[in-house]
Amino acid sequence: MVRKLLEVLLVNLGMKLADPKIDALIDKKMVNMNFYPTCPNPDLTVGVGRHSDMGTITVLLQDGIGGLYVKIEEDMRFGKKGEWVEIPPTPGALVINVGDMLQVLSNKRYKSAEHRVRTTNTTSRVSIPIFTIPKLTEKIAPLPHLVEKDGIAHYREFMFADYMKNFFGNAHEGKKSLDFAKNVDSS
Ligand SMILES: O=C(O)CCC(=O)C(=O)O
Ligand SMILES: [Fe+2]
Repeated sequence: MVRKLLEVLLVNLGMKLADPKIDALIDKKMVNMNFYPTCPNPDLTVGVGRHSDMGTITVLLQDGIGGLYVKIEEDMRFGKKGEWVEIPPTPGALVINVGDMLQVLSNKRYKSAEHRVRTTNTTSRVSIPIFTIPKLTEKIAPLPHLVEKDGIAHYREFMFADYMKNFFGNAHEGKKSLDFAKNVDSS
């Protein structure tokens, strides 16, 4: 399923289905195991602080408890003010997150999803997101034909292992993780 989704997203960016890069982008799976105990005062606790996932795509099986919020980025062209929206808890549904690598490859056409998790005072919760990540030695950069079209590369080239090291070496603060790859010329 992850391969199908990525193929659609990457072919939509002009990549060829036979491109070996697609295999390199879905090289590995990683999982987190999160346990959110019941908290008497959820407003005073952080479940998972705001962050975006570092890989290409994340799959997260939903339960009926809820607590996952996604940030709608401000975009005044479409009258959208930045706000946090709770993903409605639908048991058995899959939430798919776009990760930082898709934002880089697409030269900002796809936006990685900033999200956070709050606890509840009624039920504890376990979540096990599955992250798909590129090969550690894979060189990641905006796709060259998109850079040509846009006249700017919003991100520099880096090795995925270095991105990952930086991601886990720093406290998460929203989408700051992408600063590691930001091109100095990009706004
Ligand atoms: O618990 C959740 O719903 C999401 C957890 C998460 O965002 C993560 O582990 O990266
Ligand atoms: Fe996450």
